[in-house]
Amino acid sequence: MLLRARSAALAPLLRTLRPVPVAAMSTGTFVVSQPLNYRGGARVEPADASGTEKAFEPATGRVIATFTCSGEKEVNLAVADAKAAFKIWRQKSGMERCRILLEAARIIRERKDEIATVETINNGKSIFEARWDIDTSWQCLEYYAGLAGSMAGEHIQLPGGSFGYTRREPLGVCVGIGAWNYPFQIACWKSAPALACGNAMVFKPSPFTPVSVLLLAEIYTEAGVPPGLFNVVQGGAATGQFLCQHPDVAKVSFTGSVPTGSKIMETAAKGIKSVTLELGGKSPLIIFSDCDMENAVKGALMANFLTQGEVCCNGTRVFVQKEILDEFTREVVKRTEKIKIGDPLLEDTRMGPLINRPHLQRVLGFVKLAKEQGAKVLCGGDVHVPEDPKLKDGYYMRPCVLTNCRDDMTCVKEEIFGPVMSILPFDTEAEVLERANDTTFGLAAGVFTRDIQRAHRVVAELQAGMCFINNYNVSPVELPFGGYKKSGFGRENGRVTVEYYSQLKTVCVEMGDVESAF
Ligand SMILES: NC(=O)c1ccc[n+]([C@@H]2O[C@H](COP(=O)([O-])OP(=O)(O)OC[C@H]3O[C@@H](n4cnc5c(N)ncnc54)[C@H](O)[C@@H]3O)[C@@H](O)[C@H]2O)c1
Ligand SMILES: NCCCC=O
Repeated sequence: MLLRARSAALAPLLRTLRPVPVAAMSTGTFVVSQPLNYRGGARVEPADASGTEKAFEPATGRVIATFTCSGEKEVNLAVADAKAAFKIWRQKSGMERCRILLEAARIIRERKDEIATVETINNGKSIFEARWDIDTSWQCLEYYAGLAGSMAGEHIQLPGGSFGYTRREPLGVCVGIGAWNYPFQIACWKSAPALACGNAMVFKPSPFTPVSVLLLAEIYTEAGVPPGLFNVVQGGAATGQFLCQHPDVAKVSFTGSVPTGSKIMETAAKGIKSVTLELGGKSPLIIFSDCDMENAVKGALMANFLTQGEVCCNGTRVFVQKEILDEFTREVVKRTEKIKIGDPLLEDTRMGPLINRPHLQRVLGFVKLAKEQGAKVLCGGDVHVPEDPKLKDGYYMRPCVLTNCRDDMTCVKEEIFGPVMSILPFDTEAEVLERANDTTFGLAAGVFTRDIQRAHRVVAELQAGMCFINNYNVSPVELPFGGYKKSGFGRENGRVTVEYYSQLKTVCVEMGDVESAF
């Protein structure tokens, strides 16, 4: 297993197979020296290269890993290994797969702090929040372990004693391609249903966050999955394309941006591969004047500032009914200003650095443009320099609340993927529904109201795959998650996801003689 991070004093640990104690991991010290590809049940250096990448610690701007992006040869080896492991895994009963997934869930739970720490170091989100991510990760494994034993087809009676039945069968080798905002969680949300259904998976994380998925690969091996069943290849677009075009890959499950999703769909179409696309969003959050103000304010912060605002389903267009606009805005600003920004490994930090410098500059650029287009910055929207000198090269900004916004402004139309909330006043339910749906995205939406009839009436009209009533950005793994419109299709989590990782075989059984037309 693991993370051999560390300072020179801990260098010997790098060469052992023991996990580094969490207490020994602090901001500014972690380095990864082991290979970051995983194939055949072990870490390996890739057989060939399509370039090299560096991974950073956003809190300090330090390089924590330099790694080789996998070329076509390595991708072929990973897929071949997965194909071989699939032959073993598909023969196992659902209950056998269940036991192994439960064991993997148990190990993740046991190592939660260590995994969360690695996630925080490589992604920048606060350790407080990273622990939530790891909870939704092991819960996902538990959930699909529970379903594995009950996957079944149907028995259908036909005339004359003949009958038919259906078998739910795995697809084969599935590819998972992940974004950088929830590296470990995304890998679990894809691999747990894939493996539960009897598939193998080759996973490619974002080159910005290559580290934590290795822990998952090692945990699967420790829990008893056959070597090769879950492999990791590292790299960017080129490696991703080798995976998507591979003839032995049956399915691609992708999480990332709309433009990349479109390319992946195009490549997969050439091979008639099934695709799940979990893409971006620009979701509306509607606050009616009869809401519980305290909950609505908390909900708006949850909808905008988790993981530094780098969350696909964020409710960044906050529509507030005019009667409560001033009070709501005042409360939101007051609480936003209190968010503790800084070293993400400290227990009381609630906002860490953004993922990298170019992304920080991009988000700040959105704020600048918003001002030019007439928005007013009520708080934040500028660079934050923490007092701790070791954090001076990190990518911090203060969370931003914008008012005076119009629906045609760039900050209201485009996904910013940073801590920037736009507040938009509205008068009536009909008006706000029209405006909320006026977007090419359709990932999520939220409504705060005490009127339960209105809440259900409004969500029934919202064009979004994931709707929240009187809360926002909670992620129970029992509930399907995914988008409408350009936010993608297919679902993760929930029972329905079994359908995205399996196929149905129909068997028609004749009990009499063949009635021939010839
Ligand atoms: N809907 C969801 O569940 C969800 C979750 C997280 C993030 N996102 C979205 O992800 C985006 C941010 O993530 P990102 O910047 O990593 O996205 P991205 O599209 O740049 O990259 C995502 C992944 O695709 C890979 N990739 C890039 N080009 C590729 C290609 N041509 N073929 C195959 N793979 C390729 C990248 O290396 C990375 O692993 C945002 O738009 C966000 O909303 C969506
Ligand atoms: N917790 C789920 C968030 C996924 C989107 O970025």
